Amino acid sequence: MSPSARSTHLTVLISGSGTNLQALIDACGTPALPSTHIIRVISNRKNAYGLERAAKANLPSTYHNLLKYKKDFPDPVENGTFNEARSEYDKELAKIVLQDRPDVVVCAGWMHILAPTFLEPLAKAGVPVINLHPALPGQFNGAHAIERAHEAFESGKIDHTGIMVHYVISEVDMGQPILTRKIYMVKGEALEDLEQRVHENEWEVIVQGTKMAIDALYEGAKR
Ligand SMILES: Nc1nc2c(c(=O)[nH]1)N[C@@H](CN(C=O)c1ccc(C(=O)N[C@@H](CCC(=O)O)C(=O)O)cc1)CN2
Ligand SMILES: NCC(=O)N[C@@H]1O[C@H](COP(=O)([O-])[O-])[C@@H](O)[C@H]1O
Repeated sequence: MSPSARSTHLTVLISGSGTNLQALIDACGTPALPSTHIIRVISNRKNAYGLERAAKANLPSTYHNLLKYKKDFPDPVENGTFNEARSEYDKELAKIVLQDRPDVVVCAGWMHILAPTFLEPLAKAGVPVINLHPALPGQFNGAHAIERAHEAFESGKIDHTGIMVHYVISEVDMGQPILTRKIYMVKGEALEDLEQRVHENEWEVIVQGTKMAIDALYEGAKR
C-alpha cells in the first residue's frame, strides 16, 4: 500500500506527564508521521497529565485502574513473575487495546511491566508493541534509567548514555532495537540538566522510531 493511501492508527500507553505523547500528537499528520492518527490514549495512573493532553487533542482516552484488580484478586497467586491481579489486569488491557484495532501500540512513559496475558494477544493479532526507553540497549533496563546512567558516569563507568525505541517482549527493555541515539555526558552536569537533554532528544526519537516501526509493518505486509 503506498504511503499516501494508507492511514495508520496508534494506541499510546502512558503513566505520567505525556510529553512524549504530545510529541506524537504534534507529529501526526505531518511529514514526520503522515496519515497517522492516535485512536486511543491509555493510562495506568488516574492523575497522569498525559490524559489532559489527550483531552485537549480530542483523543479518546481510558484510565485502566490496577487497584481494582488488586482488590478483586487480593491473594497473589504467583504465575511466574506475575500474580493473578497483574495477569487479569493485562488480559483486560489487551481487550481494551484490541477493540480499537490499532496498527501499532506505543509505550510512551508507560511505567508498567507488561505480562504475557497482554503481549500474547497483541502478537496473535499482529499488532507490534514498541517502547521508548531512555537508555541504550542492554545498558540500564527498567525504571530510573537516566538517574542510573548519571551515577555510572559520575563514577567513571560510562562515557555516554542514550535513548532507544525498541520492540516490546516479555524481558524488559530487551526487545529488538528500532532506533537508538547516543547522548553525550558532561562531567559535573547536574542530573536535572541531563534529564532535560535526554527528554528533548526523546521527543524526536519517539516520532522517528514510531515512523520506522510503521514502515517496517508495511514492508512486512508486502512480503
Ligand atoms: N514486558 C515488558 N513490559 C514493558 C517493557 C518491556 O520491554 N517489556 N518496557 C517498559 C517500559 N519500562 C522501561 O522502558 C519500564 C517501566 C516500568 C518498570 C517497572 O519497574 N514498573 C513497576 C512499577 C513501577 C512504578 O509504578 O513506578 C512494575 O510494573 O511493577 C520497568 C520498566 C514498559 N513495560
Ligand atoms: N522505562 C520507561 C521510562 O523510563 N520511560 C520514560 O518515562 C518518561 C515519560 O515522560 P512523559 O510522560 O513526559 O512522556 C520518559 O523520560 C521516558 O523515557
